[in-house]
Amino acid sequence: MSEYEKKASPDKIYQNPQNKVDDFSFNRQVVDVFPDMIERSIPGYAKIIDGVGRLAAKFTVPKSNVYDLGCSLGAVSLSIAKHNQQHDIQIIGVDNSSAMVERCQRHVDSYTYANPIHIKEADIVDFDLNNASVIVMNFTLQFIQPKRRDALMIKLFDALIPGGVLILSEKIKLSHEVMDSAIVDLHHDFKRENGYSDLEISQKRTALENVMILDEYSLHQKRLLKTGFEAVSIWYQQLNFVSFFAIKGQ
Ligand SMILES: Nc1ncnc2c1ncn2[C@@H]1O[C@H](C[S@+](CC[C@H]([NH3+])C(=O)[O-])CC(=O)[O-])[C@@H](O)[C@H]1O
Ligand SMILES: O=C(O)C(=O)Cc1ccccc1
Repeated sequence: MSEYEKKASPDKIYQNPQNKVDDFSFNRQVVDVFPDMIERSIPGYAKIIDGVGRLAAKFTVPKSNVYDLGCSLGAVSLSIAKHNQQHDIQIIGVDNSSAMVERCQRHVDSYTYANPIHIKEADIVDFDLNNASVIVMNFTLQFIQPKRRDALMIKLFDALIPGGVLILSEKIKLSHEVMDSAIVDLHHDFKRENGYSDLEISQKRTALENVMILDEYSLHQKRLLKTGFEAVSIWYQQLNFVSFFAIKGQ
C-alpha cells in the first residue's frame, strides 16, 4: 500500500452544520482527506488520471519537460511517470498549497519510476515554464481568477514546443440554465450515492462559490484557439466534468 492510500481518511469536513461556511481552501484539513474527497466528488476521476498518463505518452519527446500544474498529491505526475517509463522526460509538479506540496513530496517519494518527478511550491501564475512537450492542468484552471486565465494560457502556449499539447480538465457550466441545473442535480446524485448528505453537498457548494469559478466549454475552446492552439478536442466527459486537450502547431 502506498503512502497515499494509507492516508486516505474519510472526508467528513462538511458533515456538521456550520454557522458560517468559510471559503474553500486547500489547507491541512483538506489535504488529510483529499484522496477520498476527490474520488467521491469527481465522476470519472480515476479514469481521467489514467487516461492523462496514456494521452501524454503520445506527445512526450526525449529531453522535454512535462508539467502538472496544481498537482495536489501528484496523481497526474505519477500516472505520467507510469505510462512514460521508456521516455526520457522530466516531470515537474507545481502547487501553491504548502500542505499539499509537503504531502505530495512524501507520496511521490514512495514510488520508483524511471523518470524524475520534481515537486515545487509556487503560484502557477508566476511560475516559469519552458521546453514543454505536455502541460496538464487537471481541475486547476477553475481555481485561477478569471481575469488571469487568458494570460496564463498565453504563457503555457509559449512554453510548449511545436506539436506539444495542453491537457485541461475542468468542471464546466452549461450555457442553458435548465440544462445546467439538470446536470448539476445528477452530479449531486453522484455525490449522494458516494455517501455525502444533502448538508455536506450544500455546505461544500457554499464554500466553493467564491473560489471555484466555472467557464462554459465554448469559452475554454474560444480562449485556446485565440491563444494560438491549432485544435481543441474533448477526450473524456462525465456530466459537467470534462477533459480536453489542445495542440500547438508544428
Ligand atoms: N494559483 C495556483 N498555483 C498553484 N496551485 C494552485 C493554484 N490555485 C490552486 N492550486 C492548486 O490546484 C489544486 C486543485 S485540485 C487538482 C487535482 C489534481 N490535479 C489531481 O489531479 O489530483 C482540484 C480539486 O480539488 O477540485 C489544489 O491542490 C490547489 O492547491
Ligand atoms: O465537490 C465538488 O462539488 C466539486 O465540484 C469538485 C471538487 C473536488 C475536490 C475539491 C474541490 C472541488
